[in-house]
Amino acid sequence: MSESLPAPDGILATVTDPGDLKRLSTEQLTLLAAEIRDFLVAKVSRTGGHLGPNLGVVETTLALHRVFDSPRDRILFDTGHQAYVHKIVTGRQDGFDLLRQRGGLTGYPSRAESEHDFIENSHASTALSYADGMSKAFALRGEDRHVVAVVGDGALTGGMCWEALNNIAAAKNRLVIVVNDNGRSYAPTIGGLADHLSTLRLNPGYEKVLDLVKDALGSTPVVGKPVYEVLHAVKRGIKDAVSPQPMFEDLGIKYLGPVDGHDVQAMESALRRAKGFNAPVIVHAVTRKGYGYRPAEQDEADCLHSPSSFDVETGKSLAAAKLKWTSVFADELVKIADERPDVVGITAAMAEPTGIAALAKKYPERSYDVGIAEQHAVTSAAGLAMGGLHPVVAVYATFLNRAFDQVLLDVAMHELPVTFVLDRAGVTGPDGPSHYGIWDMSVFGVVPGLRIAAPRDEATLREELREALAVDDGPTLVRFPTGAVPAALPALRRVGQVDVLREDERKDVLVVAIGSFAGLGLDVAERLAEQGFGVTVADPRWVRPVPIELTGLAAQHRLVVTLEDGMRAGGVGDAVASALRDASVEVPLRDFGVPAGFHPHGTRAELLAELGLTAQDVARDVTEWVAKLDAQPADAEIRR
Ligand SMILES: Cc1ncc(C[n+]2csc(CCOP(=O)(O)OP(=O)(O)O)c2C)c(N)n1
Ligand SMILES: CC(=O)[C@@H](O)[C@H](O)COP(=O)(O)O
Ligand SMILES: [Mg+2]
Repeated sequence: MSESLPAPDGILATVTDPGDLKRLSTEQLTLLAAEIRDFLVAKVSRTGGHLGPNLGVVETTLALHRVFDSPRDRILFDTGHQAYVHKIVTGRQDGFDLLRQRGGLTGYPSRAESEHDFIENSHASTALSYADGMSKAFALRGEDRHVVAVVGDGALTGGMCWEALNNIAAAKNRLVIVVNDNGRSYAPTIGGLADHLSTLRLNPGYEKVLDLVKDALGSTPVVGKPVYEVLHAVKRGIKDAVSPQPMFEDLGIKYLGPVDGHDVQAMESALRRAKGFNAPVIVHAVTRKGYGYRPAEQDEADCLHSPSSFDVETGKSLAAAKLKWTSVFADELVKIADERPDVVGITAAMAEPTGIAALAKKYPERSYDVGIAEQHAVTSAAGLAMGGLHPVVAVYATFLNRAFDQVLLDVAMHELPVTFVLDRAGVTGPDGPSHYGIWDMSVFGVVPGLRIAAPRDEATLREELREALAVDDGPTLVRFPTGAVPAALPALRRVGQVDVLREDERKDVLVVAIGSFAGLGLDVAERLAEQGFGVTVADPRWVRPVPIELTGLAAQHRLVVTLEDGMRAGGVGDAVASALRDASVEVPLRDFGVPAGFHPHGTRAELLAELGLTAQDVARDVTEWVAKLDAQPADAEIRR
């Protein structure tokens, strides 16, 4: 291909492997970066996905793949939501039409997709720990290969990063850390680290001044000792003069930067220098989230961090506006906060996505963004509660997993009034296995004293949130799924705290429908009724501990079926079965839930169908189960 002119159908079409990047000229790289941006906007505008983060790492990713030899050298992405460019240059351009869709590319690195991919977990702040381990392994095995970790400034607010940095500094292994500093998580990154990075960022002259001095001194091919010492002394002087002492060097990790992360040559130069160090080194890349696409650059909320499909011209979402669970939560939380000055909110760098932003807008002094630091969020909430407040910790369900110990021993053991609000609970879908919110009712169901509510619609979310905030002798947890709230599902009557949604004078089957599966329970009931069964549908509302009234209702029926949008193992179905045994209520029970596993990405509906969690599947299974029970001798041991 001509060095000077792009190929007729562009340069991007000629890039199928990182090696193709190494032959490109500076001009061609500039053209390629523009093509990649056009590609990202065009594709993600149709599929949805992490547009802002990936627009911000185009040049950095190109430089990484020109300097290092992936996959022999390992390039790791923290959180992984900014790995689209990496996928584009490692032979996966064709997969973007089905990005985050069933059978298509995942939105994160995937070992099944490519030998260039390693970390599949989309939870932030893990890459440096992987990198620490890998660099130790390569050192121990005597393997001459590099480990590079790309970490966002937001991810750096996560505690694991600092645990890793401490060990990386101690190990002194060869390791390149690229801090992708765009100054944001969703919103501007908070905290002392963010301030330190912005201080460094505001001294971009450091590298440029250094280059000027080097030019002035003339870079002899072999720098003799005197020249080197002069140059080094000058460099120290420059660093001290133009750039505050980066704390990383105090940690024992070399620091290079700040570097313009949108200048491929500057990044390549810094990365080549970093590659030459036989020790850990940080390359501080200064980038802009959404760079090169004005609607993203100008999006004050989150630089189009993870939009659904959108209009390319305007950046405006094409998704139909629906009332979402998050909006209902946010609205009710502010109403409660109006009445309760002791109620405060905590977010882990996700104020907008969790709804805490609404509280922060009206009561900024009662809203805390702790960064991507869920463990700290929970124990800080314990401190807030010990100080006489009632904190609401709002996170996505999957992210609370990493704070289990804090929930168990810092909050529950102290019987503190903390309310956890888990958004995206249950089967989510496009973000793949590490974003599924299926674990909470099983994992946190074992926490002594923790009460768990699963609302089924807008009214019960508002009601159960208020009930949770009224509890002052222990923690509470309210969980709801992603997306739009369903139509109202009113109760016929309430038995204690259990809502009866449907009933029949013939009491053949009791369907216990948990939270977002209430609608499914009603649909199953209709199908069973068509086959002549008398079906009651009950929503316990508070699912842990199991309401005593549920055992009473069960005792009136021949069979019990439980439905939950959560892991079956150790879930509410198991808890109900245990409660029936404890109450000596010998009624056969069949529990339906999500099988334990790392389930693939796709739409929520697709995955529920694949898991057999549709009205048709459940009704059929129940019918077959009843037939088996009826075929058993009357004295057969009751089976589930
Ligand atoms: C443990 C955890 N908490 C929250 C999130 C949600 N999340 C995904 S990306 C992101 C912001 C990441 O910011 P940064 O690391 O700076 O990357 P950028 O998007 O700026 O490139 C957050 C909070 C997550 N993935 N993992
Ligand atoms: C990478 C990450 O964790 C978030 O950006 C997440 O993908 C957002 O999910 P929602 O799109 O459901 O808000
Ligand atoms: Mg960032």
